[in-house]
Amino acid sequence: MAADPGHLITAPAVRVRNLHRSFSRNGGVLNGLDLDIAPGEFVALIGRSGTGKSTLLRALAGLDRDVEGYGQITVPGAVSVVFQDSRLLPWKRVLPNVVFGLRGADADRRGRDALAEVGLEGRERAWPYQLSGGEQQRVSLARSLVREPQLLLADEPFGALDALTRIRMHALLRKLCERHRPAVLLVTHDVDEAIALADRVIQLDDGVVRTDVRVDLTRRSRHDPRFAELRAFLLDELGVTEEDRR
Ligand SMILES: Nc1ncnc2c1ncn2[C@@H]1O[C@H](COP(=O)(O)OP(=O)(O)OP(=O)(O)O)[C@@H](O)[C@H]1O
Repeated sequence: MAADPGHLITAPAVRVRNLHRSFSRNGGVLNGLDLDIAPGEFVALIGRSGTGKSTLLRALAGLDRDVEGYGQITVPGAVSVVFQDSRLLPWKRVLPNVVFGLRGADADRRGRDALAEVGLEGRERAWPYQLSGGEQQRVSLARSLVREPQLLLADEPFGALDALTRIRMHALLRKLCERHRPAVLLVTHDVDEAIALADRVIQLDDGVVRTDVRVDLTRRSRHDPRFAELRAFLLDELGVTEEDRR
């Protein structure tokens, strides 16, 4: 069948309808959740602890088989996932980790290119234990991007990094996303990180999307006055009091 270009332009990278998920001990974790993410759109997902952010991500990644039959999830393209820990195979060097499972004669070349893109040229033969936490996350990003995903899922990928490394990783992730244009769903606890990176921030509460705001900064900078407004609004939505913020 010939591809319908109109369809390809408008089809979302993710469509979730009426998604439910519960675990026996806790009532419903996801309670009829709806979500669309457009191709190339960067969405940050925030919400109090235990509101189902990771549960949603696992469902979208196809890692939760039991979620089937509880709603509709449509993810038409390839999906890559980045976790808080890099999950590199310790018995493989960096390049084989990046291209693990990849087919094709040019896999190694693509892996090398991906490593160069994340600033790790020359480290192809290093072992994971020889890399810093930030470098390991760079490898993890390279491993994701080399698969050219239409959807990149990231579950607090910078949560274990120090503040300075985080800022560097933010810049790197933005650059990579601008170049490769995957749709992104990034789980984060850090409202500033959400605003600094995303086109849209959604907040999960009671297993549904409670807040959905566009990050309408005129320039992507913490000095944009809109940054502070969005920050105050989102912290309010999360129930963080004025006193807590001091
Ligand atoms: N496999 C599982 N078995 C039983 N309960 C689970 C399972 N996975 C998640 N849960 C429960 O579902 C709820 C939501 O968990 P989830 O990890 O999705 O929350 P979260 O919003 O990502 O939290 P956090 O911000 O703390 O990482 C929690 O109460 C958790 O205990």
